[in-house]
Amino acid sequence: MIQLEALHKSYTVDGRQIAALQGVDLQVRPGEVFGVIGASGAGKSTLLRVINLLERPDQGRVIVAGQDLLSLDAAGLRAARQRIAMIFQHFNLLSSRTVAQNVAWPMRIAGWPTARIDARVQALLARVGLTEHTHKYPAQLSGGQKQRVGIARALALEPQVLLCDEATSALDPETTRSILDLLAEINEELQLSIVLITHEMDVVRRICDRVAVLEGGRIVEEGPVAEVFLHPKSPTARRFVMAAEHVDEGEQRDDHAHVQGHLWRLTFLGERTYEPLLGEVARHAQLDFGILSGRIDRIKRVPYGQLTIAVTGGDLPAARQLLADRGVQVEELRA
Ligand SMILES: Nc1ncnc2c1ncn2[C@@H]1O[C@H](COP(=O)(O)OP(=O)(O)OP(=O)(O)O)[C@@H](O)[C@H]1O
Repeated sequence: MIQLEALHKSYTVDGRQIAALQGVDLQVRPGEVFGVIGASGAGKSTLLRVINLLERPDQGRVIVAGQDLLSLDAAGLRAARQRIAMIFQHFNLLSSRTVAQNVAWPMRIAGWPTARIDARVQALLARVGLTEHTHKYPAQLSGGQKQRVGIARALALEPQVLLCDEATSALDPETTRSILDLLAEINEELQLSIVLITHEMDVVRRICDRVAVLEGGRIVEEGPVAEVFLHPKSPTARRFVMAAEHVDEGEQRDDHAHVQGHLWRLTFLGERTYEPLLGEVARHAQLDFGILSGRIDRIKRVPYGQLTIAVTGGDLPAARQLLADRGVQVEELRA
């Protein structure tokens, strides 16, 4: 549904070329939530803004819903952009207009009749839970409420794609969760594709199906979120996961240097996460283990657990086999 091919984009600043995208290929499937994560300056905003040609690439192709956007004339591009909505970190609401007028704005521009606009505004505000704030101005709203207005406005023309530009970065953790929940619900209800950019792995973990890690204008890792989050391969992806888990790699290494035995990291995914497996493995293979760190959480709606344990004595191959038989992935951090 979104196909980006061999994208290159540079900016000229004071006569110098700054390469923001250096050959990006990406496909976003219909109905999926796709995250792009990267540090500041990695090229995330540029990549997102290329999808609706707010930024024109120097080279490459941008195909959305089968249409090659770079081949369209002005009228064709205007029509295509109605199907590609966007929400922003700082909401970008019109401060002199009420909530209802902000949401009505794209429909007015598109020339809808007033009665149709009014009905749609009401429905959209009800959907995002803002009916009682219909006649307020943006300055009278909280950050989370402002983003709900942004979402209602973005949905006005029934887009097929929703681009989210650091949409929760200005919000506190609880509000972030409620906005991400709303986006996930909307994704399911409307089956639109969502592309979001963020510098937080937690945002990716909560709502994305797949993720690409961007660094220096290139994708350095890409895959299903469970794969990238639980088994990051690139140093950049590892750094983002560690930051999300509040783990300091150096401190962890020091801690592990003090324990005896083999170090294993076990990854449980799905309902298996809650099974009382470790005791059984210890009895079966006659080994002892100590838990060094662990976390149980969810990737989108799927529970996962990751445990780092120190293992001593016993029949280690038998233990590994039993864990593998039960679908638990074992990585040996130290033999
Ligand atoms: N309009 C512009 N003019 C000149 N340089 C730009 C412009 N926009 C982006 N850049 C440069 O291009 C590179 C990529 O920027 P971009 O904003 O896409 O990264 P980002 O990953 O979104 O960063 P951030 O998270 O800080 O927003 C950076 O080096 C940036 O300075």
